[in-house]
Amino acid sequence: MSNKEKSVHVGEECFQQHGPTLMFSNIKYCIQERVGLLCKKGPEKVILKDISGILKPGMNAIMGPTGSGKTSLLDVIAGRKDPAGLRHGTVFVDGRPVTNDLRLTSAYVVQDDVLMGTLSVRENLLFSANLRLDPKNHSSADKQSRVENILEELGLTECANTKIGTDFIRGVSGGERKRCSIGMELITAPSLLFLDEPTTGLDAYTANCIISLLHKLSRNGKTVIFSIHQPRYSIFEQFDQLTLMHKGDVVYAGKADKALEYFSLLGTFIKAFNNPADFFLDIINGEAESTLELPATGKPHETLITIVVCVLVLLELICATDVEQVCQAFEGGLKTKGEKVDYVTSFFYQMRILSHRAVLNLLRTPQTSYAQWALTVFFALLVGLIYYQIPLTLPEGLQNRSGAFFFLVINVVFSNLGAVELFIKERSVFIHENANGYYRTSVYFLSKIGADLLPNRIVPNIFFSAISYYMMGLKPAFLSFLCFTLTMTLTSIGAVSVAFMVSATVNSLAMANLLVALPFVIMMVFGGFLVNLNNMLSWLSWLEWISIFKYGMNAMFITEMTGQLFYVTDNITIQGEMFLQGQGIDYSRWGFWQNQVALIGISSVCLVVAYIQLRRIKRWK
Ligand SMILES: Nc1ncnc2c1ncn2[C@@H]1O[C@H](COP(=O)(O)OP(=O)(O)OP(=O)(O)O)[C@@H](O)[C@H]1O
Repeated sequence: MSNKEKSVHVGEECFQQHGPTLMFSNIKYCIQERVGLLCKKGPEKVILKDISGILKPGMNAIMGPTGSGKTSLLDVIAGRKDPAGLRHGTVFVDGRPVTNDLRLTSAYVVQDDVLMGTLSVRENLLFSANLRLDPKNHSSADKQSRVENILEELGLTECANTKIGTDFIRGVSGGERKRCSIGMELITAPSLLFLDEPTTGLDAYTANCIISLLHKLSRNGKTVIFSIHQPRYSIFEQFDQLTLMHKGDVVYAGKADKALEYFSLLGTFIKAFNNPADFFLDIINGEAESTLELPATGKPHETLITIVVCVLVLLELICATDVEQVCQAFEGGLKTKGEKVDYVTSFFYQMRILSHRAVLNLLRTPQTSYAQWALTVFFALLVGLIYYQIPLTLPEGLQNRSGAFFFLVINVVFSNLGAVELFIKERSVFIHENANGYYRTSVYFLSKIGADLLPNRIVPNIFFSAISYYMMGLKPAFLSFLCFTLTMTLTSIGAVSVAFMVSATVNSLAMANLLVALPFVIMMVFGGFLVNLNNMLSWLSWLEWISIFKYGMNAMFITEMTGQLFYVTDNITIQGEMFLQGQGIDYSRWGFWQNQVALIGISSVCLVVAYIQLRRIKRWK
């Protein structure tokens, strides 16, 4: 019988399977504070002060008042915190030093559930299974059955087909959401489960249900480690190990049911009917009646705790591994920076799963698309009615065509302002999933762009062009219509690419709206149609070369004016080319195509920058 299959008794609790033991030793973590408007580097703030401890199979709670460093400790030992702040310290799992692998093989449930609101509970779990289980070892049927088992285990069967919920869709309850988040992480059958404040925001009953669920998991081969604020007694009594924190220090690390004894030895006694969890926090906050002095760096009993913990760490290490392994372990440590993430699924497989989710998302939140389509039809009819059947007589023939093209380009460019939310709305979901090895950044980027460009930009533009072109009575040749539609579509893609670039760069929608309007206005002013750049602002005339407006309008003029005759009187006509010459527009074949190439160039540069910015988003906490 293997170690895992044995029923192991720890204290009075029956463990069906043993989870791993996690040890951390001498962890010092600092953050660089920023001061002033220019965010100059300020003094370094120590948020974890040389702390050590052992987290054993079972339920391990990290408790402490707000700002005491619970989440920071959890993040450091789970490998989620920026390694730049780690001054020294080591983390071992079953005697082996932690590497980037831990991040991918353990599970971390974040405080704010990051789930796709438009998908049902089952679909979210299946998404996780599809991307995190190796298709070589797990067939579709395997994945399905694992999802069903988890639904059953977490008591989610009844709401399996209910959507998680968005601003537009009423979804599952808070407790069900949390259980779904836990389920997303249990898909890979991790033996280490980290949870950041799993009960925050839940009512007392639901919080108890979540902790009972974690307790059940901890008896089946999972070591559950979580930070928690101020649990009620029925929750507290389910803890096996307790780590109490105060200002970045560990003030108690040991069995939860021995903590009262420990503090009574130090001269603090709990009052009758008081909840031990409240009592500990009162001690830490200095509100309990006691003779106890809490540890601060250098105080005697902190040193004692550290020594005891270090001895325990060494003992556990020596029991678990041989001496050589221990030495290697100490050399390893938490240096995870720069290690490459290996994905279990291929690029194309990820692309299929993500595109499927993006399409589902689009279909299930049609409000934005409806609005986009309604506006498209409205503006097409509006411009068609204002410039209905433009005559070929002068001067109105020229004046109305210039006005119509300017109106069209403005409408096409500014209707893309809404695209700035593309990478902002789902940023937390992307960061969580990408950091947990669900998919590559490139796959996410391409699937999002693809799912947006085709239904929201390209197809509506073709409709817009068809309605407005024939209502305005422009050149009837079908080829001219195709050139016009191509120009409109590429102008739209150019503008939306600028919006995507901004969207991937900033994380606030208000900021993004400001930043995207600015280049659009600059491009409009310096497009060469509103300001004569030869006479005024000539030192800024280079800006016309990056103006989407300039290329869009030039291409439209070339399409419409070449081969067109305008009537001054019934007998006197002027060729459209004369107008183009007057404007300095090259109306040769290449002259037309160079505008399209420039629009494609602007779009490509913006999309490449957007992708780079997406890659640069910090995954660390
Ligand atoms: N990335 C960071 N940048 C700036 N300060 C940070 C950062 N991470 C942690 N801190 C600071 O470190 C201290 C500990 O933070 P941490 O979130 O770990 O505490 P906590 O005990 O989990 O608090 P809470 O219960 O309120 O979540 C706080 O003072 C916090 O402001």
